[in-house]
Amino acid sequence: MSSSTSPAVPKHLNFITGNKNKLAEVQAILEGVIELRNQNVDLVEVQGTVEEVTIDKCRRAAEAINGPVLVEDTCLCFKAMNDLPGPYIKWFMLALGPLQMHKLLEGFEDKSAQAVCTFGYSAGPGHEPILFQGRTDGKLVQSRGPTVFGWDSCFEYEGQTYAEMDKTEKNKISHRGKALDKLKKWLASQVET
Ligand SMILES: O=c1[nH]c(=O)c2ncn([C@@H]3O[C@H](COP(=O)(O)OP(=O)(O)OP(=O)(O)O)[C@@H](O)[C@H]3O)c2[nH]1
Ligand SMILES: [Mg+2]
Repeated sequence: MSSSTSPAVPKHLNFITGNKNKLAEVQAILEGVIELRNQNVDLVEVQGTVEEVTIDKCRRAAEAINGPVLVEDTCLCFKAMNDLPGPYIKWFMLALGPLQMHKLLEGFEDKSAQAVCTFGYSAGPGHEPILFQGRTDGKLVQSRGPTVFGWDSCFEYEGQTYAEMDKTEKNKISHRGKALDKLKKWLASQVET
């Protein structure tokens, strides 16, 4: 889901996020690819589809720092709930925490969940954001492993929760890793042309 409407070739990426765990993963995945800088700006997040949320977040970030930005929004979608909580997972995390999250699907047989990561890059205010999305299918389980990062301990992929995997392993198959693969390809194509 990327287009090439932006004219600028970034020399570094200014990742606007207040989430230290996200930042650490993005840094690890983009190590040696492009310089990553970070600013923590508290951005308003609107309601809508993940694409709408990310596009709006990206526009607000570009306005806030008056320059090129990278933002990211993460969703956790439950099939039994027609993809909710989706972009609103943060509020469920804050209310329930990782130890109670599995209770959300207690009344449902279908525990399937999809982690969705959408990056938005804008060359600056007025430049349309370009999106890069990655999705990983798994299921919602009772918390297993360290509860360091969000819902990592209750999202199971092929028998292991994200929290039980080592970071390199998670980054290879994760929603974030897949989205950043697309971003890396786009960056490479920008340099070549
Ligand atoms: O277990 C997890 N593994 C992940 O890989 C992951 N990525 C994000 N999250 C959590 O899901 C919500 C997304 O909300 P979100 O995208 O708006 O993030 P945020 O508000 O924390 O940061 P940002 O918006 O400043 O970038 C927040 O609760 C994040 O902690 C994750 N949890
Ligand atoms: Mg947020």
